Amino acid sequence: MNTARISSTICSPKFDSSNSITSRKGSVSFCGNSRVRSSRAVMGLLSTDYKPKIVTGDAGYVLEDVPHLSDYIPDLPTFHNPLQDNPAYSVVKQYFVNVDDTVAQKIVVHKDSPRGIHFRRAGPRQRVYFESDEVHACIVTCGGLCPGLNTVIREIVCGLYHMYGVTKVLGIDGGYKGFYSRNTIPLTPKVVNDIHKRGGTILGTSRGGHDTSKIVDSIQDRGINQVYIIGGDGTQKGASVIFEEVKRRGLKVAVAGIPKTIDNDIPVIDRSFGFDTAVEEAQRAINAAHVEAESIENGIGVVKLMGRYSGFIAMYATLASRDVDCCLIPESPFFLEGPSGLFEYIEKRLKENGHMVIVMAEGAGQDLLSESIRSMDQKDASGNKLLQDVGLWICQRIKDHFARQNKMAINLKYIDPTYMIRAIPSNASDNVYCTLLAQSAVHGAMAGYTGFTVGPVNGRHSYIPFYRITETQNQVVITDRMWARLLSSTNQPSFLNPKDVIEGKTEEEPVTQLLNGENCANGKLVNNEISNI
Ligand SMILES: Nc1ncnc2c1ncn2[C@@H]1O[C@H](COP(=O)(O)OP(=O)(O)O)[C@@H](O)[C@H]1O
Ligand SMILES: O=P(O)(O)OC[C@H]1O[C@](O)(COP(=O)(O)O)[C@@H](O)[C@@H]1O
Ligand SMILES: [Mg+2]
Repeated sequence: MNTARISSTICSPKFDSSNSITSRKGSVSFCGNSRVRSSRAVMGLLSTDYKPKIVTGDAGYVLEDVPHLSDYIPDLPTFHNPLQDNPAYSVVKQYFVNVDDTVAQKIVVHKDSPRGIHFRRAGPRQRVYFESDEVHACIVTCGGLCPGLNTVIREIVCGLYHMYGVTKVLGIDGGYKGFYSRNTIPLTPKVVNDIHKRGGTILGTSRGGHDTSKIVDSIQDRGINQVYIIGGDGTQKGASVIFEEVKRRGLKVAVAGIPKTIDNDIPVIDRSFGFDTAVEEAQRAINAAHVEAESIENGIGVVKLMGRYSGFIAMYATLASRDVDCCLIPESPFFLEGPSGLFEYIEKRLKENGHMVIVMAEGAGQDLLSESIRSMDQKDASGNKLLQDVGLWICQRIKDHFARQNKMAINLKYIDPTYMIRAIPSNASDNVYCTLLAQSAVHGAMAGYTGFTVGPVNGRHSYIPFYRITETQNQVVITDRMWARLLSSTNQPSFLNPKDVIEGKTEEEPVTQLLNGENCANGKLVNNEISNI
């Protein structure tokens, strides 16, 4: 860190022995989307004494740093990184990450724009805070399945073993509740050798059952000092409170999160592992729907894909396929009846082309469903809202419509590959990505960082504070160019009321993401890589 250039105007940073910087509660602000919590609410997720480590520098530079064990444990000894003696790495020039390296969240800039938010760059450090034989690590997987979970597990075990000589690694059986209700699973490179070829997670997973004190008791009782937590937004919230309890008890335990979500709804990072695999697998279902639809008069193929609140899988699967005539996602409301509605469009497509394919995310049109099926407000064990089956519902509505109107005989085929796209092993690209995530997490924990999630930000792996990952969910921005690309590839109606579009238009130059603030376009969230190209 270039100490001379750090300004103390906002956060009064002070340096500690690890070259990291602590500060008073920083003035972090977030943009106003309904799924974005305010900074105060974000703090509500955290204990009242949580202090984000914000460092400011020249020209609007802001580092949102991650916690370090030395923040709350004084005089921790450091050790020579064993990688320096590793024959595989000793020939690599500049293998170690410079302690000052940070990664910019915003890479599209104007000449006078502030440098903006940065995250600490991931990677191996020259000095580590654990000796190899001191480390007792554990790995847990939580939430829904995702291709690549086994690869991440494998690469944490092998990374610890081969890079740092760590031999004590435990698997926690069945998610968070496994910490206090199940036996552990010893993990060695031999045990995990070919698990990346299998779908699912060899450790098992679960929803619910996050009992912070029981989990931290178990960590303490077992003498665990590195905890690798693989999971989605709910899991990372759980990891955040585990980190805080560990810190409150003053334990030398590094807590590292690896973000997992098939829906690609985790913010800040470029994309989540398994997403690429899921989009690829979805092609098989879309192809089948297309073959069925085009083989019969007035054939309609409907495919339902995952996506509780975010339609990334449906959007990317549609864009990749080119056989899709209509893609419905949670972010883009639609309606069935009347001019420019879905039924009118189906009729038009069938008349023009004789068949059509509809792809929908499971979270699309839930408002329409609950209007017609007034019922349950059920939740899963983690508190996530249980969705009603929009695929079955829409198929029935389409059939009823055409039967009632007696317009044309249709042949509708419904394909629901929901679980098939997430229960498969990860593809080659996701496998490499999972390896980098796992190794970055291992390097971070060994270097004494804690309370972080690892992930690529504009292509560079970074350590991101938990609150940045849990404060919001990534969603498709329907005013963004990616959604426009989709609309122009399917030719579907936008389902926007023309009156709203006209009223929404102004003579003024539209405010760009760049000018409007971090990660925020016209008050809507944007995904760094995925939606904003
Ligand atoms: N706010 C929270 N605080 C603590 N633990 C949580 C929180 N939300 C979810 N969890 C725990 O995280 C785990 C996974 O959460 P879930 O929402 O099911 O999946 P995902 O992590 O994939 O989003 C569950 O064991 C759940 O109890
Ligand atoms: O049936 P399950 O296992 O609860 O999973 C269904 C949900 O899991 C998801 O795939 C992803 O959710 P998570 O990222 O929270 O695990 C959703 O798209 C889907 O609604
Ligand atoms: Mg989730």
